[in-house]
Amino acid sequence: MIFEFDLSTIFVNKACRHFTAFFFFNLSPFSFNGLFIIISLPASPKSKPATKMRSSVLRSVKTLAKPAGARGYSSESVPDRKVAVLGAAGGIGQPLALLMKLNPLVSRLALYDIANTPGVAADVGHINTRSEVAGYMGNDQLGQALEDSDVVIIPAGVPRKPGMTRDDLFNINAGIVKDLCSAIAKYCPNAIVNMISNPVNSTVPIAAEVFKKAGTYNEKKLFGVTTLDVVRAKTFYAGKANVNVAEVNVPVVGGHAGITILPLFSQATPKANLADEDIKALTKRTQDGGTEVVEAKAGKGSATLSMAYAGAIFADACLKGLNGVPDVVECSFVQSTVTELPFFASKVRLGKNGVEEVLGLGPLSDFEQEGLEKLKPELKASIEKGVKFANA
Ligand SMILES: NC(=O)C1=CN([C@@H]2O[C@H](COP(=O)(O)OP(=O)(O)OC[C@H]3O[C@@H](n4cnc5c(N)ncnc54)[C@H](O)[C@@H]3O)[C@@H](O)[C@H]2O)C=CC1
Ligand SMILES: O=C([O-])CC(=O)C(=O)O
Repeated sequence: MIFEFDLSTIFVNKACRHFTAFFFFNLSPFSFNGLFIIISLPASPKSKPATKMRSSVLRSVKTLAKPAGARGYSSESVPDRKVAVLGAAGGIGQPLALLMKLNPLVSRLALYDIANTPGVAADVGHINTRSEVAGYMGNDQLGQALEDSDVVIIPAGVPRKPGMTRDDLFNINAGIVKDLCSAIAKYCPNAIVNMISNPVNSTVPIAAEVFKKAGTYNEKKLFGVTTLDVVRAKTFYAGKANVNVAEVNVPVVGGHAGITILPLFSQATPKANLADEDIKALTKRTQDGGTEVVEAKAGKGSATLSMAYAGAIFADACLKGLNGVPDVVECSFVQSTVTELPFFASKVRLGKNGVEEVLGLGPLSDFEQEGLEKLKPELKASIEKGVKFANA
């Protein structure tokens, strides 16, 4: 459970006449994951100082057991950060709003949509966590929603139905993204933008062109959210390799549609000697993960809950980077020189300015090298389609 404190064990170690406390924090997905502290102190029942120390430790345990916000120091020690969600009343937007409300790094949460945001904002706003929540509805309120934002997350637009490709969403979503990005350029030109709306392979280049035209483009602050591909690759790999999913890491590179999604299982950790056939099947399942959900939902949309989770993980990484947390690395579709394509998803180090470093691909297997060459023409065409649309 998010932000839940699990006090694993407190016991008196009689043999050593020491009072020992073990703490295990599991604050994932936003905070510590697996911090283990051991405190050991004299436990003689007759010693007054020891009794005092014991009650003081227990007091600290009780305090630490509360979420950061309730401990009262989060707003002083964590910088104020405003996050805006555009498309906040949608299938992704609502659970994403919930998860961002639970994130102690957020101090203001702006929920924007063309409809239904007052209800979502009232609902989420009752949750007793740090951020203030405000709902904004309709174009007239878009500027207010965006003003002062540090991070803008965009899950606005139509989702797929069975039989459609992500590119089939282009005609509707390209225009939505273009308009929203024009407003971002006007009202919060320095914000980090997390683009979720599909087709990501085209909507990110559209956003870049809109920002270039407005004179606000900062390639370090524009991200296509591909975290769901990583989330899926981790889940599927853990299942096949029979390893603890919480320990799994798998980079996913390329883009975010079909064969442009290239999981690098040769770099997956913990290592497992999977057969080539298994790697091929895992690759295909990761590439078709979105379609698997679209078909299972049978006309009622695409991935929303897993996407909200993935979007929250990525936004949290951006906020941590902004706040100066070191070594924050996530895969994302960004402006890139990793290949000859102008945009490409790979591991990215996040920092105070957004992208600190776009990391290379690392060693690829023959199968992955082949996949990389195969995806380039499709990804190139999707990027060019976005650029052309934005400049038409
Ligand atoms: N990057 C990724 O990994 C993923 C991307 N997606 C994409 O995310 C998008 C949203 O998906 P869902 O939330 O399921 O769709 P949805 O239809 O449930 O929600 C979309 C929301 O966008 C709003 N909207 C439409 N035009 C708008 C505008 N001009 N300004 C603000 N809001 C606007 C709608 O009112 C609606 O509330 C789709 O394009 C989908 O393909 C979905 C899953 C994964
Ligand atoms: O498949 C879709 O249309 C939505 C999406 O991008 C995903 O689930 O990866």
